Parts: sequence; structure tokens; C-alpha cells
Amino acid sequence: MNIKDHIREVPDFPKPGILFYDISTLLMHPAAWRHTVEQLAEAMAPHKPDLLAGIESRGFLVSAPLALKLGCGFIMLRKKGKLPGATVKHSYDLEYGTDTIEIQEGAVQPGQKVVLVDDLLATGGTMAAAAHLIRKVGGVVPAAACIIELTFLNGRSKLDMPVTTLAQYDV
Ligand SMILES: O=P(O)(O)OC[C@H]1O[C@H](OP(=O)(O)OP(=O)(O)O)[C@H](O)[C@@H]1O
Ligand SMILES: Nc1ncnc2[nH]cnc12
Repeated sequence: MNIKDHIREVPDFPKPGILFYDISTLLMHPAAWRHTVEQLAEAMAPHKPDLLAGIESRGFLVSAPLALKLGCGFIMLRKKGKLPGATVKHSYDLEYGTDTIEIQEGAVQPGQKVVLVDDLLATGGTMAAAAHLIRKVGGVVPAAACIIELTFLNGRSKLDMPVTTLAQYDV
């Protein structure tokens, strides 16, 4: 089973010159989707996570079934203003401007092992911000997992944990 066969490449989305890697077609194919979740579960199980942290929003699609498969808890890292109750925030730089992600206070107990999960690693800014936020609330980040990696953007250079990706693209 080749996961890349089920990822659709959409030119000039969301703006001219960007090649968008669309996982909608992967989600539509139950056998390929099951294979994807199983591959990530196999790679993450040795890290023995207490929790998976999914990154809004496409990251939730991957992290929720993966947490069920691994039998661990699942928490949400959300864009600002979406989570009820007290939250902890972290702002980070984008190519232009800044963004903020949040976690609910008490979602992570100090020392818990939290594996980060997203659909795609591009510049690594989002994943680096997620790691910063988990550590800020006392969690340990043993690993991260994504389906897709845009290797030409070298997102790994921003990250200090092992990252598993299943489909790499160099354009
Ligand atoms: O490595 P980076 O350069 O930080 O980019 C990767 C992030 O960009 C995409 O999210 P997007 O902001 O498009 O949000 P979405 O998941 O809600 O579509 C993707 O799902 C990752 O979270
Ligand atoms: N090229 C791309 N395709 C899909 N999602 C992305 N997120 C950041 N860059 C992306």
C-alpha cells in the first residue's frame, strides 16, 4: 500500500505557486486510511505516550484515531479563542505575522509523555510551537508524528525530538 497514491496534489492552492497536499482523498479510502493510522501507531508505540496532542484542525483527523489505536488519552492544541475554561497560550512567528495556539490548563500532568500529531510538516513552525506549549505546562515530548513531510522546507531543523513521517515530498 503506497500512501502517496492517495494524497492529491493541488497546484496553486491556497495561492499561486503553492502545491497543496490534500489528505481528503486519503480519508475517503478506508483501507489506505487504516494503513496510515496503523503505520503511525507502530512508530509511536515504542515511545509509550500517556497522551497524544492533536494540532488543529487537520491534525485532529490523524490524532484521534491514532490515540484510540494506541489506547492513550487525546488532547487538543487549538487556535486561539476556541477552548473553554482557563488556557495556556503560546504565540509564534509565521512567514508573515504571528499565530497563537492554546491548551486547557490541567490537560497535561507534569512529567506526562505527550506525542505531537499533525497531518503535515512544512516549515516546522507549528510543530515547534506545539512542543514549546506542551513543555510550558510540564509535559515531556518524546516524539512527533505526521503523515506528510515537505522535506525541502527542512522543518526538522526547528525540532529537537524524533519525527516520524510516512510520505516525503521534495518539491
Ligand atoms: O510546518 P508549518 O509551516 O507550520 O505548517 C504545517 C501546518 O500547516 C497546516 O495547518 P493550517 O494552518 O493550514 O491549518 P488547518 O489544519 O486548520 O488546515 C498543517 O495542517 C500544519 O498544522
Ligand atoms: N503545501 C501544503 N499542503 C498542505 N498543507 C500545508 N500546510 C502547509 N503547507 C502545506
